[in-house]
Amino acid sequence: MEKTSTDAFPSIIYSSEKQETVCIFGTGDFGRSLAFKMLQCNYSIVFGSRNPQKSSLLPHGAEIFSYSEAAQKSDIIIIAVHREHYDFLKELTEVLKGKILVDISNNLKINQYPESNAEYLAHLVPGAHIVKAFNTISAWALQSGTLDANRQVFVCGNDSHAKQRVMDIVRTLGLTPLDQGSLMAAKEIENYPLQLFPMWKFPFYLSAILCVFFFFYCVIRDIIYPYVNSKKDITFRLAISIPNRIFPIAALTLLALVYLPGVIAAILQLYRGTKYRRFPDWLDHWMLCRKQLGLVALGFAFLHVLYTLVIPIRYYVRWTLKNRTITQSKLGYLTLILCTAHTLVYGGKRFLSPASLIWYLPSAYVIALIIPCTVLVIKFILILPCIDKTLTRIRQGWERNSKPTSDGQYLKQSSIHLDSQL
Ligand SMILES: Cc1cc2nc3c(=O)[nH]c(=O)nc-3n(C[C@H](O)[C@H](O)[C@H](O)COP(=O)(O)OP(=O)(O)OC[C@H]3O[C@@H](n4cnc5c(N)ncnc54)[C@H](O)[C@@H]3O)c2cc1C
Ligand SMILES: NC(=O)C1=CN([C@@H]2O[C@H](COP(=O)(O)OP(=O)(O)OC[C@H]3O[C@@H](n4cnc5c(N)ncnc54)[C@H](OP(=O)(O)O)[C@@H]3O)[C@@H](O)[C@H]2O)C=CC1
Ligand code: HEM
Ligand SMILES: [Fe+3]
Repeated sequence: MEKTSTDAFPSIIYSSEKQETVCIFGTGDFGRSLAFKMLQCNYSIVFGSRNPQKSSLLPHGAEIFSYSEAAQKSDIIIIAVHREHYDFLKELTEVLKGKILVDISNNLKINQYPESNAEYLAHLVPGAHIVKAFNTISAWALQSGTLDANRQVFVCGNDSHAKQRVMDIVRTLGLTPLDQGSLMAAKEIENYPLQLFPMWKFPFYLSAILCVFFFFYCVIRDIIYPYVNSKKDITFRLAISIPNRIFPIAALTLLALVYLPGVIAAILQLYRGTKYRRFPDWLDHWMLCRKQLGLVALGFAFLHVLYTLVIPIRYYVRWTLKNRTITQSKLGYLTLILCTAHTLVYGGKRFLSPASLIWYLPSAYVIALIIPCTVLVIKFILILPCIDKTLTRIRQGWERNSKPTSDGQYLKQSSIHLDSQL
């Protein structure tokens, strides 16, 4: 049992091999954290520093030299210095010629400088190969080993050999490199860490809109209609019954919206036949805020469960027990399927029957099912072996146009078909 478990973690095997020597400029938080992590993976680390004698708290096993001495000891140099202090690199142009410089820097504001930090570095040290990487990883996460939630490292650069070497390091550290193309992508990559708040903005406004819409929808169906029709005053429903209708609907819709961009991404990749073309901005942005959408969905689901258990249990008690185990397990397609199924079962026979239409309005949950069912149907099509195979190849870097095959031709047609279905 123990023996097979190592096979599941190739990074453990990698790390038992002796790796190359890598130079890190700067002995600040990030430089030290990265060195710590790289030493664990058996790299040899040499630091370059302004004060090689004074530097303290260095991870055990790392050597330290002046900047120019350190640079001579490795052909990969990670620049863990703030952009504002890059000037000294100009004097090292001779030593740095032909070397790979990894720019990991971030700024404090979006579009703080006209050109990205990496392009600025390329301008300062024209003879070196610049690669942008690691900037979305925090020093804290590197050192504490809490990277599980965020294993992706965006990498870009003009020299493909240099980029490949950096991506190898990323992989050896147990992280996932995402090739974002040429150095022109650096600006966008540098903006990612600063978009933390904007990433919450979209889920926040979206849930507000959903809540308001379904609130009025339910008020019309459940309160105004009975009042107009039979003069029944059931405004008390505003307190629990209506919120407990809005919360699960918002949860289900948001949950579906977590998976919708992945499905759109897959269709786009199939259609284009490559993963090396940039997604439109809206999709990119949506991909990035999936985690936030998921958390908001979880919040609403939690409120729904809370409300359901707080009001007298006059509904299907069996559901309580059955679903509780589900919400605790992984928030994935399984949850989406189960929540959709739960809503379908709840709808039961009344689903779309003319009797449930009020002023031509179907029950709110029927509307809430549109997006989840669409996502599930497309997802189901995408995991059909013939389509999944091509998608997997595309995601592994295969390009349809560079190697046209009869298989590719077939897919071109079927993906156009899929696109029009959406
Ligand atoms: C912020 C951001 C920007 C992106 N920009 C672009 C872009 O500009 N252009 C572009 O083409 N792509 C882009 N991608 C897409 C990226 O290359 C992946 O293809 C995509 O993220 C995978 O979709 P997902 O995140 O929904 O995957 P998941 O939900 O992880 O996977 C969806 C399904 O695909 C399968 N799968 C995913 N990856 C692989 C793989 N490598 N091999 C085999 N099966 C796999 C999974 O098993 C799963 O069944 C971007 C991704 C992100 C997060
Ligand atoms: N901290 C983090 O979580 C993250 C940081 N980054 C990026 O990493 C880089 C380094 O950040 P961080 O380690 O936090 O910063 P620190 O301020 O902790 O360290 C910066 C280091 O740069 C070196 N340096 C070289 N020239 C100068 C100078 N003129 N003035 C001051 N310092 C100089 C110093 O090392 P020495 O004294 O040895 O010369 C110093 O320790 C930045 O570009 C940052 O954007 C990116 C992602 C996350
Ligand atoms: C412990 C977990 C859960 C329990 C006990 C539960 C129970 C219930 C009950 C009793 C109803 C009927 C409500 C009514 O008659 O007004 C209901 C409706 C619904 N539930 Fe859940 N549920 C759970 C989890 C979830 C989750 C995780 C989701 C989706 C994210 C979800 C989505 C829905 C939807 C969309 C409806 C229909 C709302 C309506 O139109 O009234 N439920 N649930
Ligand atoms: Fe967003």
